[in-house]
Amino acid sequence: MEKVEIQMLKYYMLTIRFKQSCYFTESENETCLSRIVYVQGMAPTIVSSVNNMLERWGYHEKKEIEVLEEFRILTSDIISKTAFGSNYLEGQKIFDMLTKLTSIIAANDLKVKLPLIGNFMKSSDGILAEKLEHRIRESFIQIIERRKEKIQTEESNGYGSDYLQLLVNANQDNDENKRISIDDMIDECKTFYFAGHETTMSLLTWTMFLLAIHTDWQEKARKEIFDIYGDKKPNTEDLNIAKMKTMTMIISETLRLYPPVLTLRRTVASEVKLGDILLPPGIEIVIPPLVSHSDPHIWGEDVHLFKPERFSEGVINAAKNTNAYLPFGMGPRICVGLNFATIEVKLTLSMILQRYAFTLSPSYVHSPVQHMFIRPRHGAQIIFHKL
Ligand code: HEM
Repeated sequence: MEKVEIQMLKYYMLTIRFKQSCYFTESENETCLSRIVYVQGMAPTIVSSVNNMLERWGYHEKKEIEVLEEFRILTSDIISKTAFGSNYLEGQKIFDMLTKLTSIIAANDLKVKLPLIGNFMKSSDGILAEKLEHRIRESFIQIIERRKEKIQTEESNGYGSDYLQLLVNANQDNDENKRISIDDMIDECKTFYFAGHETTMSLLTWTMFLLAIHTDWQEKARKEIFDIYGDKKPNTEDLNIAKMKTMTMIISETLRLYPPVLTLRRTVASEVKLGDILLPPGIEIVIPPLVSHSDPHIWGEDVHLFKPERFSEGVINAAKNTNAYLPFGMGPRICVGLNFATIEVKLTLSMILQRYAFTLSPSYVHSPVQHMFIRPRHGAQIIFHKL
């Protein structure tokens, strides 16, 4: 098991040693497939999926759209296509099952299981979760087997570097030490889906919500996008992401106010003193990013306001303590999809801004809720005005 030194945020700025509840060692991290998040090759998929969404929206003069649901479809489409390439329709079925499983896990996250009795008496949710797990596993095995058969019967595999292909290659690696098992493959697929879909959907939704209210920032972002792409689709060969300074500030501020992941978890590896508290090895620590993201001692008295300009000199200069900003976690287990997610969000917003101005609908009710990830309970109703 790896031991990771991370700095604890908040008041006790101690360095403590955490053991991660993950089965990869430090060296395995480099080969862990979840770490291979190929962005450049995925850009055309992202642009084409966003384009499909916008085609669906049409070019109406004034139209109200509930964007949470739209972004749910979009992000699942993108993850399914990038993960399963030509098999994405099958990926989509698995995806629906994983979404149901996520809802069950979210609803039961804090429920206490009775010792002993809990092992014998399963709740209806528990039984459904087990069935879903089983069906997900079976479906993954079918997809993997079919892909393997195709590779054997066709001269060239033609699947490029979709995620499934990377997994199949690793499963068939000649080097036994690098080879991964079918169970590892299934876990990898689940993590990729689970970690990569609702988080991005949440970020997209909250950014749209904030830009719909702060139309001055919406204008600034639109100007930047027209300066970069004109009215053309983003050039997938050269995304020019580095030029999106305003967009980066807006996304950073959205992630500060509405971090999709509300808790980071670490297991204490060896006894450590944290302020006045002595932590024994083995216990789990929950770190809530929202607490440090909304601390006026760290961000100033305007901490609750949407002020993207606080990130104008980068994350390092935005807060009194950089470790207080944790939307993607920190340390060696920091989110591996960070680049993928931010590029996906930037491309999606760019293409929306090129076509529409938007404002918040009067039907919107503000009620952020934690459903695994933070999202608006009643969706986000936005009114779009064709440019
Ligand atoms: C806005 C979007 C996203 C946010 C806010 C986010 C946030 C996070 C956070 C907070 C963690 C935990 C890090 C820690 O414990 O220190 C994490 C882990 C992870 N994320 Fe993301 N994530 C996002 C998108 C994605 C995407 C698109 C993917 C994949 C395509 C992805 C894949 C992963 C994986 C595989 C892990 C586990 C890493 C490990 O345990 O080593 N994430 N993410």
